[in-house]
Amino acid sequence: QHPPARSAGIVGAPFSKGQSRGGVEDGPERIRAAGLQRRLQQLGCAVKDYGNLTFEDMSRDEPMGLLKSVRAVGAANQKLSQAVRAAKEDGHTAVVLGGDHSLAIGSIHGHSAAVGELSVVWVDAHADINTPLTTYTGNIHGQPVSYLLHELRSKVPVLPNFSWLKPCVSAADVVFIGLRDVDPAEHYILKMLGVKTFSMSEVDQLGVARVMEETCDYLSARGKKPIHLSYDIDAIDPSVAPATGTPVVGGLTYREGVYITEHLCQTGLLSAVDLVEVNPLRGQTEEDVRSTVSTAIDLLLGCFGRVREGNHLPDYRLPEP
Ligand SMILES: N[C@H]1CN[C@H](C(=O)O)[C@@H]1CCC[B-](O)(O)O
Ligand SMILES: [Mn+2]
Ligand SMILES: [Mn+2]
Ligand SMILES: [Mn+2]
Repeated sequence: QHPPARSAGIVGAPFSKGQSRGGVEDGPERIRAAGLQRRLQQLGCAVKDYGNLTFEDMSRDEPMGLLKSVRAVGAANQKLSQAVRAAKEDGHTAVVLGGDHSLAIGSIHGHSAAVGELSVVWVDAHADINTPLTTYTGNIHGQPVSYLLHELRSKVPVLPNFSWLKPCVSAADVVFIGLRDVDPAEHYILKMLGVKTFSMSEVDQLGVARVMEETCDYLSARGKKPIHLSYDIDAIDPSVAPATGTPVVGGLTYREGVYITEHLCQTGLLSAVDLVEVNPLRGQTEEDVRSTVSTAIDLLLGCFGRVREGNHLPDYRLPEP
């Protein structure tokens, strides 16, 4: 049968201030340059590219305790929230190209502003759930989940340029896949809140098909809410996707990574996707960058109906002699 008409609204977010390594702001352009729009259109997906957001330089953005670039991160995510909300209200599945993972704050907030309650599938080597008071790096790309959860509201202090943000996700509506580098404070929080997690141990134990079956059963038991997939490219093993800021050995294979997006696509509930932390400067060779960017594109195509058995457009007809 033929897939339903899909439409992607691409928002480029060339932002790096949620962490300390330059280069991740080039992620959006590298992904576009590798042909994301054309590949989506070949699947029969409509595409509207909203271009890249511009993030003005913050003149004074002194650290607050350990926290770095708080004002820049707050302002960037406020803009991103508005852009994602607009893309959703235009009827698209939002596609946020990062940029670092602090962008999930604005992406998920804007998505929720458009659709209300949603569930989050967070694919990442990391839980990104440090609070501003448990972080030991001060990098906000390690904290976005704590800014979004109702249950952690009392653990996040008032921060400049964040007055626009209200928590919009319940801990029970979050599923993590790919965890293998979780800080003690993060682990404490995950256990305290009873968050559903499939670390790489569970991926090994159950296999990715069972992980996805359990993920979808878990989420649908709580009502069929729109799904926000926040995909950190560092979930994929560094042998496949090395050009990223915080690589961790023992990651998802290319096949497991793509299976996750194929499976979520077929739920029909996928409503927004972040593809973040592609950092071309972190590749040792051009092949490293190419492999990372190519994997990012294939993950996104899986979200929009690409399957490995092949695809053909509904109106395809064999040529006649
Ligand atoms: N080593 C991790 C675990 N905690 C650290 C932190 O809080 O700074 C690193 C965050 C990675 C963020 B990323 O997942 O968005 O890449
Ligand atoms: Mn057919
Ligand atoms: Mn990560
Ligand atoms: Mn992350």
